[in-house]
Formats: sequence, structure tokens, C-alpha cells
Amino acid sequence: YQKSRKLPPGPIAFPLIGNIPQLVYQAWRNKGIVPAFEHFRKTYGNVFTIWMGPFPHISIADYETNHEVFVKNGNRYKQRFLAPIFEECNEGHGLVFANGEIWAEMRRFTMLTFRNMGVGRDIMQERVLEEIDARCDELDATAVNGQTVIQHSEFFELMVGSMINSLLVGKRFEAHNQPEFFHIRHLLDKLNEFFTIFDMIVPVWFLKKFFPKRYEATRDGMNAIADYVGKVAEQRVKDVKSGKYILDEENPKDFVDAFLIKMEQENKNGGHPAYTMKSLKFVLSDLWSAGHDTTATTLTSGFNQLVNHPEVVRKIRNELMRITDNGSRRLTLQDRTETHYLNATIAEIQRHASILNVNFWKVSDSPTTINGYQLDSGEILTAQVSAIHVNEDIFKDAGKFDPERFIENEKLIHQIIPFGIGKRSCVGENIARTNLYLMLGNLLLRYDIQPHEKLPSTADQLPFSSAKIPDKSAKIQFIKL
Ligand code: HEM
Repeated sequence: YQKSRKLPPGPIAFPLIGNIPQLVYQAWRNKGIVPAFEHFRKTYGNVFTIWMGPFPHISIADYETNHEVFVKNGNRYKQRFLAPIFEECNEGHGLVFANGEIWAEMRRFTMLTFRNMGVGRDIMQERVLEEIDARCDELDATAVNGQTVIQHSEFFELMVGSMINSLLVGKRFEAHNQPEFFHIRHLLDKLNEFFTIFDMIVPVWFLKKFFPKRYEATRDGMNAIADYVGKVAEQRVKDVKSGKYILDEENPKDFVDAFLIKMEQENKNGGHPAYTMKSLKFVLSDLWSAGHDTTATTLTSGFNQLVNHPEVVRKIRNELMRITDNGSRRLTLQDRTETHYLNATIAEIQRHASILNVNFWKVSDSPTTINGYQLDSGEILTAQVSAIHVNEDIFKDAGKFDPERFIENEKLIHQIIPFGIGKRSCVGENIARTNLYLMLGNLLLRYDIQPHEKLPSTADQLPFSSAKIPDKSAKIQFIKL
């Protein structure tokens, strides 16, 4: 209780179980975890404390305070709160479940590599456009009278997976190697299937002693993904050694090339210890899993909204036709400054899709003051992204899908932070924005879309879980223009 008094306001916490009863009650009453956060925000303000059992957890639900904390004072919040089992399984490697010097170096390297792929040589745009063309050819090949009905969630999963794979290891998923895609998806699904919040919070010794099967399943699942996506990298090392593959320092073709070139340079000079094959495998695995579901989910959620709002599709198409001379060319990133309505729609899609109901937690590494509250080192905080996106003080009628809000008030676009904020924000933001813009824009330029048999729901299918899941059961009819 003494500690509570020093923290930002929140519901009164019970010993040991903290605010879990209130959280469960408000989630039940408001029909989801995100509306429960909005309830706490309205009651206690934009910065509020929820005790998850014996741990206080501070949520920040407005842009200004998040900017102040995670950008202006960002160096204090670089550490992610890591589930003990992830710490043990990844052994400090990778990007998502790592902290410290190895994470920092891998993050710097990854961001620089992605930037080099996007700037000047434009590898990123080329790969995305190539992917869209190929997938549209497949759609057209199966069309009857110019119409194809597809399970759009599966279509986007394959399209995004293929694009990411091409960027990371240089291989698209075509008919002959699509089983590889389904194998990776299967590994990811299997890991998600049995993994629960329980596995995240209990100490590893406890899992090993009392639930050895759960522990082994998680460890083996994580290693299987890293090994599988890492095997292309291992083959490439062998090919480089045998002279079958030449690494071009000036022109790395994908992420693996860039990493191997850097690893060689670092190893020669006794450089940074982060450049090892093990590290590469975990980074690849993290980029694959963090980049795939997030982007595919956003596209699925976006198309669910679009078929429910044909007037929005019409407005986007009018804009695109005008800019591309009646669809005589593809939409490219260079058009972004002119496609105001498409940009507004993507922002509104991301605000609704808001893929994490509960964002990752950060741990402060020194004492800080937030909104006048003096916090000790080691407090757990988060930019509660989903809560910001439904904040009624910022987004009036937040439940409504209304791209116009970003046209009427251009500054509003800066208030959404779907990629998080600060030192642990998304490293794939640029890739994701490129994917969303080019995929959405070029598909709507080529096809009209209609619901098939039923309108997809736009509601979160798992409103009590930590991630948002769109309706994946519906199908969409793509009609060639
Ligand atoms: C629409 C698509 C995407 C969304 C909405 C999204 C969102 C996010 C969010 C909210 C975080 C956590 C931020 C935090 O902890 O505060 C994150 C982290 C991350 N994302 Fe993304 N992401 C997307 C696509 C991608 C892509 C395409 C990649 C890579 C290819 C990627 C790689 C990562 C990685 C590696 C992290 C961890 C960064 C770190 O801890 O340093 N994401 N993303």
C-alpha cells in the first residue's frame, strides 16, 4: 500500500492478486481488454497503474506523455520485461526477447540493413511489387469471368510471408516451395497453441520441475523455428566456402548476405561478439515471426473494413485512377505524397487493427518522474498502444471506421502509434508501411472487392487475449477491373 501511494492512480489493489479481479470484471463488463483499459483511462487519467498480481504495471494512453517518456527519455526504457522462458530459450539472442549489448547491436545492424534496402537501390519496393504481380497472376489464372473468390486472410498470409522471406533469405514462395511456407506457419501455430500467460510468468525452474513437457515443447518449438529459417543461411555459408556463391560487399542481395558480410568483417578484426550464426538464426526467426502475422493481420482486418465500407473503396479508387492515369501504371511509393485519402484510410485501418491489445512491457533502469510521480528504477511501464487508439478524447466516436477524420485534422495521424514508440519500437516499420501501401493500393487499383456469401465481422475475435484477431472465416470476391 505504501508503494501504491507513490504510483500513478489506479484501482485499489488486493494483496498478491493485485487488480486482477477488477481487470477481469471490467473486461467482462466492457466486452474486452481494450475497452477495460479505456474505462480505467477515463476514471484515472491517461497514465494509470494496474497491479498484475504483485507487480504494478503503468500504462500510458496518450501520445504526448508517451513521447515525453519513451522518446525524450527513451534511454531509460530500452529494457523489455522478458518472460523467463524466452530469456532461457533465446540465450540472449535475437531482437524481440533480448536486452543488452547484443540486442542493441543487432537492432542497429537490422535497421541499417533495412534502410540500405529501401534507400537508393529500392530493393524493398521491387520485391513487394514483384510479389503483388505474381500473386495477382495466380488470382487471374483461377478467375471465372474475371472473378475470383478467396479466403483473403490466407492470401495475405502467403503474400506477406513470401515477401518477407524474399527480403530475408532471397526466396519467394512459389508453387514448388510453398510447402516450406506452410511448414513455418505450422511451427508458429503449434507454438502459439499451447503457449499461455502461465508459461510467460512462472520461473523456468518451476516449469522444468513441475511441467517439464510444457517447458520442452516451448524450447523445442522456438528452436525449430530458428533452425528452419536459419537453414538457408547455413547452406549459404557452405556455398560461399565452396565458391558456389559469391558475396558482393557492394550489393548484398538480402538480409543474410548483409549479415554474412558484416560477420566476416567483424570476425577479422576481433569485432563485436553478436555476429555469430546462432545470433543470425534467432534474428531471422524474430524478423519472420514479428513481421509476418502483424502485417497479414492488418491487411485482413483492413479488407474486412473495406468490404463493409464500399464508399471508402470508391473514394480510394477515384484517387488512384487519377494519379496513375486511369490505372495505366502501378502505384509506387513515390505517389505517397499525393494519395491523401489512401494514406488516411491506411491510418484508420491501423488504428482499428491495432494488433496488440496489450503492448510489451518495458522496465526503467533508473529513477524517473512521470506526470509528477517519482518512480523507482525497475518500474514496469508501457505505451498502451491499443488504449491510445480508442482514446475518445483524441478520436471522437472511436469505434467508427472513418478515414475522413485524418483528412479533417491532418495532425491526428501523428497520434496513432501502431508500431510502438521509442527505443523498442518496431524495427520493421518501414517494411510494413511499404507493404501496406503498395499491397492495399495496387490491389484496389486492379480489383473491385465484394463480400462472398456473408459480410466479414469487423470485431476483434479474441477481445480478452493480448493480441487482436480479425475475422478470418469470411471470403472476398476479387473482380478484375
Ligand atoms: C503492420 C505491421 C506491423 C505492426 C503493426 C508492428 C507492430 C509492432 C509493435 C507494436 C512492436 C512492439 C513495440 C514495443 O515494444 O513498444 C513491434 C516490435 C517489433 N517488430 Fe513490428 N510490427 C509490424 C511489422 C513488422 C515487420 C514487417 C517486421 C520485420 C520484418 C517487424 C519486426 C519487429 C521486431 C523485430 C520488433 C522488436 C523490436 C525490438 O524489441 O527492438 N515488425 N512491432
